[in-house]
Amino acid sequence: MSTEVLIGIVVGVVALIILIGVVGYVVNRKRQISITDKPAQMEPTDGTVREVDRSGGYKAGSGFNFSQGGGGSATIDKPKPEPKPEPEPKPEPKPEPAPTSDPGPVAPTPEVETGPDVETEPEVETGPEVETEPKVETEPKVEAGPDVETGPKVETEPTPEPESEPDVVPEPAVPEPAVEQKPEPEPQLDEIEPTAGRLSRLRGRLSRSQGAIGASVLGLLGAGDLDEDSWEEIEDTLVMADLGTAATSTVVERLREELAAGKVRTADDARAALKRILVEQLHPDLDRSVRALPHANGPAVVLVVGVNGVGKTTTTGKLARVLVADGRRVTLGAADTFRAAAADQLQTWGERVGAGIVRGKEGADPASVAFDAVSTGIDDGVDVVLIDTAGRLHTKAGLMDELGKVKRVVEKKVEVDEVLLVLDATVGQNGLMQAKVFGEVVSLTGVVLTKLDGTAKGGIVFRIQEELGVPVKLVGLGEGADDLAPFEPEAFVDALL
Ligand SMILES: Nc1nc2c(ncn2[C@@H]2O[C@H](COP(=O)(O)OP(=O)(O)OP(=O)(O)O)[C@@H](O)[C@H]2O)c(=O)[nH]1
Repeated sequence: MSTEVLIGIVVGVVALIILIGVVGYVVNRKRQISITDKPAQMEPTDGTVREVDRSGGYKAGSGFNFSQGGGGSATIDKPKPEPKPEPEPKPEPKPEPAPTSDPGPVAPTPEVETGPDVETEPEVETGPEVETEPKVETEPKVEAGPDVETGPKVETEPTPEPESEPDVVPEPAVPEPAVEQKPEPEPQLDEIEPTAGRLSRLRGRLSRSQGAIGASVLGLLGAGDLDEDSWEEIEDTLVMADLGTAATSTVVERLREELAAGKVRTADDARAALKRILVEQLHPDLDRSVRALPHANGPAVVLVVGVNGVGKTTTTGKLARVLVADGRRVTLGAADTFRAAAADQLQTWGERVGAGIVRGKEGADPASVAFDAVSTGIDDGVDVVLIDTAGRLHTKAGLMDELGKVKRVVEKKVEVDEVLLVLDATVGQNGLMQAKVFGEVVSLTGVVLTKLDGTAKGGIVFRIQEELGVPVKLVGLGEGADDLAPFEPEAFVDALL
């Protein structure tokens, strides 16, 4: 009995082992088949999905995610990611973590953020070749920043600091000390000159342009009957003053009409006609208000951009003064981290009027400094945050991309109300080239034309507006702290004539 039972048990166990082995083999095979089947099912779905399959590999993953981020224009892109859930089982095991663990989890973030990015990217396409690469790099950083609020690179900086453990407190170390210095300089606050009527008060600063445009043209017009040589001379004068050919032709044509109609008989008539025509050319109806008033839920943000040495920092400081004089609380963001002196310079401007400043370490990521400045401005409840950016060659795609990043990062936090391009009036045609390139990277809302006091080419104002369609909002008329004036077409033309 017991032997038979024992034999029966042994046989049963052996049979069971064989059965398990067979089942295991079959299951294992099925697994292998199912893996190959999934891609096979994905492929037929549509061409795009094929790429999803490849995303198991390095290229497809970044490619697929890229097209989603780049084409962020909403609904069309969102349906694409939905098929992802199917392949998910694959990525989970290993594929995704291996190449880039970020893309997986970060994927949803870019989708939301891509909205703004998409708009800027096409614009930035100016330097198609290399640009795509920097974008890939910047976007992940940007995305990580705002979420955790550590910002793009600020993250990395704060991290090492705590590691050094003991001493100084980590992150806010950079911005806060600067802001804390407010109390001391307060007693030395400057007295700011009245902001009203500045352009009229500073009209003398336009004397060089006045001589080149007003005096010359009026002299010719007042000479009586004008022959073709005289008209040509008027034309040359206006072109020399940088009005540009289009504005010059219009002005000369209109003057001819007025004279032919017998409307100009005296020197005063000539002056009045010229003034009227020039003012028309300056599009007096354009909105030239600087969007620097706070919103219900936060400060206004003004970004100041331009190439090296045009007067960005000076203009930012001058603008802060004007705002403070208008009763506004201002925070300055020293996002020019390439030149330490620029941050010092801006800090001095701030201290003179009691404006706080947020600055980063030299060489820090400008976008993170800008982001911190806006965050601080919000926390402090200020009315406006003015961000001074580093001068950059408009011909350097990488630097320009970085500027685009500054704007995008700030926009994670709050809307950028104004992007002011600072142009040096003395550089003429090159200024227009700069403006066009900057406009492609960060859509400009206004131009500040500096150093008009040092040039006879004030006619550049006409040309900038004509060719860019962006209004000149402010003009720099000297190195003095209050030598910034709002641009008013009538007062400007008055100063020229
Ligand atoms: N005459 C005159 N000089 C000006 C005006 N605005 C700025 N400047 C001078 O231009 C020089 C450069 O000014 P910054 O403000 O340092 O120029 P920036 O664009 O910030 O320069 P980077 O930081 O190197 O990019 C300074 O000497 C200013 O005093 C102006 O309207 N008229």
